[in-house]
Amino acid sequence: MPNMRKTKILCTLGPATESAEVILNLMEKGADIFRLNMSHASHDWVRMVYGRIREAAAKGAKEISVLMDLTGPSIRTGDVEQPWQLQVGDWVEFRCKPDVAATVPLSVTVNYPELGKDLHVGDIIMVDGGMIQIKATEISEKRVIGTVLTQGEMKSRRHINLPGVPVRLPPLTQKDYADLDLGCELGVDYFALSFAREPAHIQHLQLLLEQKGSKARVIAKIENQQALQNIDTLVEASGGIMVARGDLGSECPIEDLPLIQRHIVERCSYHGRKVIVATQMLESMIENPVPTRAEVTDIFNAVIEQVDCVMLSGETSVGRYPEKCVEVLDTVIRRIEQKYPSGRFASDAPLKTNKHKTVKAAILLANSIPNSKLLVFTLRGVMAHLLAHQRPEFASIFAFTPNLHVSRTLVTARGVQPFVLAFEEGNPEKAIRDAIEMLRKHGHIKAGDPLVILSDALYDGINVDAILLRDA
Ligand SMILES: Nc1ncnc2c1ncn2[C@@H]1O[C@H](COP(=O)(O)OP(=O)(O)O)[C@@H](O)[C@H]1O
Ligand SMILES: C=C(OP(=O)(O)O)C(=O)O
Repeated sequence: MPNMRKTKILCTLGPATESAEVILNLMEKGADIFRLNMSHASHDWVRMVYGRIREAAAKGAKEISVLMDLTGPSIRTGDVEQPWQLQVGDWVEFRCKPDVAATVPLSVTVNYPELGKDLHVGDIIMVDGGMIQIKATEISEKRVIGTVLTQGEMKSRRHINLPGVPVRLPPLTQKDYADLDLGCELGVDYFALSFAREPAHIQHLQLLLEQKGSKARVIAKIENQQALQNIDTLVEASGGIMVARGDLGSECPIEDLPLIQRHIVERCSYHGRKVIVATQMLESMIENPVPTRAEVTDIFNAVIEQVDCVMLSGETSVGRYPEKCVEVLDTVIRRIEQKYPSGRFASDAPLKTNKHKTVKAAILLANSIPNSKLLVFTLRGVMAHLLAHQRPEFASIFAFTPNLHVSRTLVTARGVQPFVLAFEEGNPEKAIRDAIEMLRKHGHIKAGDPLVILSDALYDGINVDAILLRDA
C-alpha cells in the first residue's frame, strides 16, 4: 500500500524544467504544485508551460495545482545584457525611469520610480537577497549611483531590498493586472501576491478575481516588516501564506528568521490557513547532486512544524538537478513523517463554528482508531480544508468532490489526497461505495480498514454534517 506523503511539494518551473518530459518527471517524482514566477516568465512562456502541465497531469493521472506568483510591489532591477561580475569599488547606477540616460558603464533600470526619494547618501542597497551590497553615494530623483561593497555576480531582474523603508508602490502594478488576466484565462488555482502588506490588498485582489470569474484563492507572500506587523489580519484575509524567506531574510535581522517562520506557522494554524515555507530549502543542489546536512535539517524543521507545502525555487527553475531535488525532498519528508506523524501546532486553534467541532470530532475518532483513514465528501472543499487545518495525527485524508477546481486546490492541503468523483446528493450509500472502490483501485485501502467518513454534501435537501464509522 503506498505510504502517503502529507507535506506537499511545490516546484517553481523555469528554463531548466520547461520541457513536457521534465514536467512529467517532476510530477512522477512527487511535485504536487507548480509555480510560475511572473517576475521572470513571459506570457507566451506561461501559456506554453501551462498547457504542458495540464497534459502531464492528464498523462500521469495525478491532480496538480498551479500557482501564479505575481510580482506585486517588489523592487527589482531591469535586464542586463550579460551578468555583471561586480568588484569591490565598482560604480553602479540605478535609473529610476526607463527613459533616463545611463551615465556610467554599469547602469541598469529599476522598477521603482521613488528610489531616489527614499534613499539617503550612505544607505546600503541590498541586491539579490543581500548577496551584493551597494552603498549609495550620489542620489537624485532620476538616478542613484552607488559603490559596490561586496563582490558578486549580478544577473537580470534581481531583487532590491530597502529594509524598513515603507515602499510607495501600489499593491498591484499594471504588469500584475495583465498577468492576472492571463492567469484567469488559463484557470490557475492560486495567485500569490508578493510583498503583501495589508489585508485590504488581499481582499481587493480576491474580489477582482471573483469579478473575472476566477475561483482561485490568494496566497499572501510575507516578505517584510510591514507584513509581519499585520500578520494576523493578513492570514485571516488570505487563502494561505507563503513564508518568503528570501526577502524576509534581507528585510529582517537574519537571526530572527527561524523565529519569524515559527510565528507565522503558528498564526496560520490558529486561523486555519495554509502555509508554504519557501526559499533555499535545497539551495546547494542548484549546483550539487546532494543536499547539505543543514538543508535536510531545515526540511525536518518545516515537516515537524506541519506546514502544508515546502517550495523549491532556483533549485528547479534554473538548477542542474531539478528532478533529484524533488526526489530528495520526497524521501526526506517521508522519513520524517514516518518517524514523527503527529504534531501539536493545530491544537490551540479555536473551534469557531459547529462545522469546526464536527471536524474535530471526526479527527478524535480517527486518532483513536489505529490504521483508520479519513474520507470526506465535499462540494466546495470547505470540510476537506477544515480537516487538513486541524491536522489529524495519523490518518490520511481522502477527499471526494465532483468539482475539478476544488480537487486541484485540495492538492495544496497537508495530508489530503483529492479525487474527482461525481456523486448524487441523496444517495450516500452509492457515493461511499464508489469512493471505497476508487481507493481500493489505487491501493490506498484494503478490505476491513476502518474508515471515518465525513460529509456535508451527501444528504439531499437537509443540511446535515454527518460522521460515519464503517469498515472498507
Ligand atoms: N520563468 C522563468 N524564466 C526564466 N528564468 C526564470 C523563470 N523562473 C525563474 N527563473 C530564474 O530562476 C531564478 C530563481 O527562481 P525564483 O526563486 O522564482 O526567482 P526570484 O528569486 O528572482 O524571485 C530566478 O532568479 C530566475 O533567474
Ligand atoms: C519566494 C520568495 O519570493 P521571490 O520569488 O520574489 O524571491 C522569497 O523572497 O523567498
